[in-house]
Amino acid sequence: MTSAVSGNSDSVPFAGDSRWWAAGAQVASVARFEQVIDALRIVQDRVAGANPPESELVEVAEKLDEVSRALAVFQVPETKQVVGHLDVPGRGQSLVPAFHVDRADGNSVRGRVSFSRFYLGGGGAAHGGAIPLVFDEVLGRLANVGGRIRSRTAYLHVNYRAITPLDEELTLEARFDSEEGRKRFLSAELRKGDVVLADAEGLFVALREGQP
Ligand SMILES: CCCCC/C=C\C/C=C\C/C=C\C/C=C\CCCC(=O)SCCNC(=O)CCNC(=O)[C@H](O)C(C)(C)COP(=O)(O)OP(=O)(O)OC[C@H]1O[C@@H](n2cnc3c(N)ncnc32)[C@H](O)[C@@H]1OP(=O)(O)O
Repeated sequence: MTSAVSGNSDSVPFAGDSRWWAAGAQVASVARFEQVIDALRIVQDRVAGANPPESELVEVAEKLDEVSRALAVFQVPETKQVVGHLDVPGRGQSLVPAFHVDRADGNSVRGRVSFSRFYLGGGGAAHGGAIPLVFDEVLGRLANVGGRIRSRTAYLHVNYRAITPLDEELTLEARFDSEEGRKRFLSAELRKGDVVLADAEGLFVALREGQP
């Protein structure tokens, strides 16, 4: 039996409108899909951190090849895509570290995120591009919740205040600051305890009818 990808959105605070462009998407099992994404995230981490002998590399490459061949026949257009549209932390996609919501309303959100080995930049710090990914994800969702017309990021300004460590639970707080016509101004901070690691300001512009 299949179900709509966002079927449990009412029970998920800050579910966002991740169903916009996948309104017709059905998934065989949300739990199984989540299991696949969790496994994929672990593979990303293990590959990033591994240095195995050649024999092992050959075997791993073959296994990964087998997985991609298995999925090749089930490719669907964007309107039916499941990844990015599930009402689970991280929306079922492995590009962005999963954001776990603790508190949310239409104007603010607070939650937790951690950067695993896959997101290593260097010297034990998260990659400087991984941090804006999380800000864009959280601010982008907040900009669009509550039945607002969907918007796109026009700019995202990030200040790196201190290095962001891997494998630690960090908090992220974001708010919808103001609105001027189609322009929405939002801001956020990423913290470890009381220490601000990075902060961001973003402009999100509401899309006109038919605008991609
Ligand atoms: C989320 C959006 C949709 C994507 C959804 C996709 C799938 C859905 C699935 C899941 C969604 C769930 C969660 C979402 C999670 C993350 C979403 C993150 C969102 C993104 O990651 S999305 C990708 C990156 N994003 C782009 O790909 C934008 C490319 N770009 C454009 O599409 C246009 O550029 C646009 C639309 C931004 C504006 O274009 P436009 O023609 O509609 O409007 P215009 O230019 O007239 O600007 C109107 C007023 O904004 C001012 N303004 C504009 N840009 C400015 C700037 N940079 N600095 C200062 N002011 C600026 C003007 O000065 C004017 O101001 P004023 O009215 O006062 O004169």
